[in-house]
Amino acid sequence: MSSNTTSSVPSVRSTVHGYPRIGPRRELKRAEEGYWDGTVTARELDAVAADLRAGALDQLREAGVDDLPSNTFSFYDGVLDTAVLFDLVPSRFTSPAAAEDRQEYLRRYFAMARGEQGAPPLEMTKWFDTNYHYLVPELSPNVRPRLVGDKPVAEFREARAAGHHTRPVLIGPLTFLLLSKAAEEAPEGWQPLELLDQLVEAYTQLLGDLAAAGATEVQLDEPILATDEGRARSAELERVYRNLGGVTERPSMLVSTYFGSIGAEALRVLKGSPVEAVGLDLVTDDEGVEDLVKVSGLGSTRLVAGVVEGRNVWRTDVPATLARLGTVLGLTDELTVSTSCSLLHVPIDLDAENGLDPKLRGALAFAKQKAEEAALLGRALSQGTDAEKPGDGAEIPTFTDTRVRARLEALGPDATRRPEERGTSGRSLTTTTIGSFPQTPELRRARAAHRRGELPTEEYEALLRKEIDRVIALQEEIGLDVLVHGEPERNDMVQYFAEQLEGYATTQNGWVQSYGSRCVRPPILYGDVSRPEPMTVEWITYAQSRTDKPVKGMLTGPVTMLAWSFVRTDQPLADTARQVGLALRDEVADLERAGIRHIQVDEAALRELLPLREEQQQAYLDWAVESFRLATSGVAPTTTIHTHMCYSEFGTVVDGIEALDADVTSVEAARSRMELVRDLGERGYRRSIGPGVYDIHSPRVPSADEVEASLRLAVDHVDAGHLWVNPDCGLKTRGYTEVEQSLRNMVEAARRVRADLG
Ligand SMILES: CN1c2c(nc(N)[nH]c2=O)NC[C@@H]1CNc1ccc(C(=O)N[C@@H](CCC(=O)N[C@@H](CCC(=O)N[C@@H](CCC(=O)O)C(=O)O)C(=O)O)C(=O)O)cc1
Ligand SMILES: N[C@@H](CCS)C(=O)O
Ligand SMILES: [Zn+2]
Repeated sequence: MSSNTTSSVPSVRSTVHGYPRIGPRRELKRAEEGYWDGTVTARELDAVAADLRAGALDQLREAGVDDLPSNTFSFYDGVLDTAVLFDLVPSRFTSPAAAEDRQEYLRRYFAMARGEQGAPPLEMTKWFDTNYHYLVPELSPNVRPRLVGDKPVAEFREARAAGHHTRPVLIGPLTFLLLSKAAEEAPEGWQPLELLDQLVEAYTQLLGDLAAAGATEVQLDEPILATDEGRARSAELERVYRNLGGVTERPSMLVSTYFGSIGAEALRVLKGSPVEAVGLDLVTDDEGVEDLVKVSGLGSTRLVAGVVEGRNVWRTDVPATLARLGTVLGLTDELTVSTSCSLLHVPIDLDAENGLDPKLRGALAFAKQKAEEAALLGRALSQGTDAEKPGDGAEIPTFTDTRVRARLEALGPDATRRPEERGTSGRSLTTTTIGSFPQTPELRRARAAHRRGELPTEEYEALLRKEIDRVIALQEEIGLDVLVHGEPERNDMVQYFAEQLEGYATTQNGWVQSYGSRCVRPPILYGDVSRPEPMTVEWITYAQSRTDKPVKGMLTGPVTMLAWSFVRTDQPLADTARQVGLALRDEVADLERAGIRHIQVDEAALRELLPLREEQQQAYLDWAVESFRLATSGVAPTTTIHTHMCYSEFGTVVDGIEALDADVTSVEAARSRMELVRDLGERGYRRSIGPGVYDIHSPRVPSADEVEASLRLAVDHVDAGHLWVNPDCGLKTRGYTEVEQSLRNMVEAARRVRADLG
């Protein structure tokens, strides 16, 4: 971009929507887990948290970002923090705000996130279409939103004491309520949105407190506006921001939206409201700029342009983005350059990675580098200088494999079709598990030692075989029907495969928060994908050699391999999914050739990757289904294909589940009271279903009676010959003691119900 174009712009600022909170070395995880097991004190935990907040602000300042966000830290999750802040605490917990000391405050806070004796935790679900989980507030007419905490104010003050004047980030009232659910005690038909006016009242008080503390700008995140549900709420949107705008002493308001465009109607509402700035995601889809044109620009409302991709790891094409921003400049009087969403979804620092191929590395940017990009773009626009940076303008390299492309082209339509008639298990209420058994600290330690070269491969593998022996023996003793090897060799169900596939790179330290203290290292899918050699056959056949019962092979499906990775953007996702499907097809064939008769291809993320807007959903389901079928349709009719999906809310993907044409589908149902089973039963679903009969996300051991009750509910809807019995997800995060007892109760419950069937 020439300096002429930009010199007329008085001031362009830079910011980011949010920053990772886990710490460069997952300090938060270690401190929290230590706190939970009693080795770290509340004071020590608070000190770690304060250091992390300070470190994040220092990094942003060093990156050259003009406007720094605060209140982006959380001990567990920002939605939970908002519920606690406004005293929206279900009656089975005691409000943290009323705690007499810090220790007690933290105990109550973590009880809501993780549960405690007699009080199951808040439900956890995916944050829009990301792999981050938030806690779902439970609301009813019995709660009254009122400001009872001061976290945003305290973190603003803390930052100021360190010399940073920050912009506190809050979840907006509309998003908060539309993401909440009605508590069980709420009357039929009651909706959380009925609390809107009361909640806005509480927000007005918070805005006043922030202003009194010296805050001059506040960010209210309203990503719900990128969904169909949010887009239908213009009237409420108008009311919320008119009311908040009426507060006399308040900071200026930035309403920030992300994960897609919000449509011209919402934009018009925001433009006409007292809101001083609007944040738009100009990366996820192309409609944002069109919407701006439709509303004839934002005029005096500042545009916070999300042009640096916040949830993928590719570096920004600076010249192309400057050109794009040049167009946007005509549509607003004041501009801030930002990320498309919070940087929570990417690893912190590319400089902490040393094992990456330099060619790939040059194409990447993590959170710190993305902050630098936002700052650079802001400076380039406001100073009118050409942005000079090594590699700028250079193409992101492509990695093409002509063999993969030729193989895909040669496939005929039969490659995604299985014969209608299949073998059946021949048993009612067949019992199984989802795949993983507990990942013990010994296993993790051994894997870490092996990775560092301190434990020879032979010894590491001997340990894995010992673990498989233990898992097989335990399952036989408990009396399960279809066994698993327990996945002890896997660090993660996506990363493990990515490490073995061509076209994928993995990181040493690229951690991203998944929920609470749990993190994942999403691999980077940068090129054409293929499988140089078998990935799981050795472990599965070893497990099969230890038992006469069938052992299920265990793979991660194409959609999940994409959803939980950072994926190339130079071709449609559908094409990338087909390549992964083909690689998995080879693995499935090898497993079958090795005598494995049950093969599970997990599609845990099928629902998660569903586009937020209905108009894009069918196209997604088409390619998702096709890639799964490509992976699984090469087998004999006598081989049983399983799939597994976690998380409820399957309503929108039920057609997709059916179209996968798996012989057995296991799903989460324990927390959603078998609703999917009822739906599938009513539709005359022809294949088998394994509704999760207990919730593995909690350490609670279910009694045989309660599992039996769930199973009786299920047999009312589905023929028992088509019903499988399993927990609702893998057991890797649990301990052996609880797993053993839970599985015993599950098998006992199946035996009782089977006996009654005659
Ligand atoms: C099913 N889920 C998954 C999602 N996404 C994935 N990519 N994978 C998933 O399984 N999304 C939805 C859900 C989210 N659920 C979970 C559940 C559990 C975790 C989890 O436990 N994460 C672990 C890290 C897992 C891992 O990568 N382990 C590695 C490395 C272990 C490690 O930290 N080693 C230490 C040394 C260990 C020692 O000395 O004791 C080190 O390297 O410093 C492994 O096992 O090898 C976590 O710790 O948070 C995530 C999502
Ligand atoms: N097979 C995996 C699926 C988790 S979603 C497991 O059991 O952990
Ligand atoms: Zn699962």
